[in-house]
Amino acid sequence: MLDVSRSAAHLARQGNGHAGAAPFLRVAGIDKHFGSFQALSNVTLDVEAGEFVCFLGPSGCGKSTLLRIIAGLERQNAGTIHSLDQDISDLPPAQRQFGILFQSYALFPNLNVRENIVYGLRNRQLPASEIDSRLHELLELIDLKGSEKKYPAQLSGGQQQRVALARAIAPSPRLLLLDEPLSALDAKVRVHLRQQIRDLQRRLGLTTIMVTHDQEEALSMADRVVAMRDGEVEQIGTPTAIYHTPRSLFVAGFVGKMNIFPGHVKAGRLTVGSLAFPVPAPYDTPENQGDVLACLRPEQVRLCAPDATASGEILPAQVTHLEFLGSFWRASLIVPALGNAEMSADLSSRDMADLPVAVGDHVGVCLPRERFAVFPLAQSGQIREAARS
Ligand SMILES: Nc1ncnc2c1ncn2[C@@H]1O[C@H](COP(=O)(O)OP(=O)(O)OP(=O)(O)O)[C@@H](O)[C@H]1O
Repeated sequence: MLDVSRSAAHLARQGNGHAGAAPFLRVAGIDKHFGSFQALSNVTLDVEAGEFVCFLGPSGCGKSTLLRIIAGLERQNAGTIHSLDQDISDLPPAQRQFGILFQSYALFPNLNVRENIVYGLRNRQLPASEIDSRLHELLELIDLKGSEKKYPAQLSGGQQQRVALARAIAPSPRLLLLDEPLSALDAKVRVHLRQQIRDLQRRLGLTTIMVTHDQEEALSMADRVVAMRDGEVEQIGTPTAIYHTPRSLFVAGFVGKMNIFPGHVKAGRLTVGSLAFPVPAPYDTPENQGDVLACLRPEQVRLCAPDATASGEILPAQVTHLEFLGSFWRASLIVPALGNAEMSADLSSRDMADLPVAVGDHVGVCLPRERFAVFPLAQSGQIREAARS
């Protein structure tokens, strides 16, 4: 087995085994400016051993700068970086022993697959037999056995990126840093490689940080997502927490579509149109008082026959537009009880088979109260910001 696996398992025990033990990586209070431009402000986060963490955010929010600071390729203006108990804030990149993979494959075109992969081992003075066994193990891991004599030009983009990945992990890095490694690839290859990288990372237990601006990539790959905006950390959480309980309207809009209604909170109750119910957790905070924005994802909206509206829980609505999006349908609805606000409902093929709807149909809509996210009215500009990203 590769050293990387042994060391990661060892680190995982160190990182998770003792209560109160230092995390594998602790980034604390990082500031970075380029001239008068503040690229990062007080960025603080922990990464545990064996974790896959994604930095997610729009172009220019500082993801790559933060990754480069962690790698030691860029110097922070303030703040510290610790790995376990060691302060690595001022260590040069080579001494951090981190593997880095960038968007462009950056393979040496004049070296074959074998030479590219073992390039990172050149200073290790390893016996040829050990280099060979490591090479074959890596080729198996990236599913490119038998390709060692090929040159980069003879490989597809996805294969080249897998070779670059093998080259990055060949020297058994303590931490793998991936900067948009999939963005140069076409959509199908990207999805396939996404899974391969994740499988490989899990198998090796290799602590990994990946930068991406693609929310689907981050949500599908990460153990935890660090959502960033304008050089600051907006939220850190599991993909499900980021998606279902976003902490700001920016995060809510960046990771998926939201229906947004004007609402009002008084004495712990949220009023949206003719609906009134207790503010759902975790949004029952002191900031959510008075005028607010009440948000619900389109896939949370349920449609039913119009005669069900008599129950009071279900609101009458009319379908104004219907769009087929392959794996689901998106219906636009007008709901008089919500002040004739237009809203979207995403319907699976099964939903459509159970209750076929057409433009102009009168239907009932059910809005699950516990699924509403609530934000202060002052955040209303963030939805445009997230949509522009
Ligand atoms: N060397 C530099 N000199 C001046 N400004 C820089 C430098 N590097 C980055 N910046 C600026 O800092 C901000 C953050 O850049 P960074 O590359 O970290 O963003 P990002 O979130 O990774 O975006 P992208 O996804 O487009 O790469 C940007 O506004 C960028 O123009």
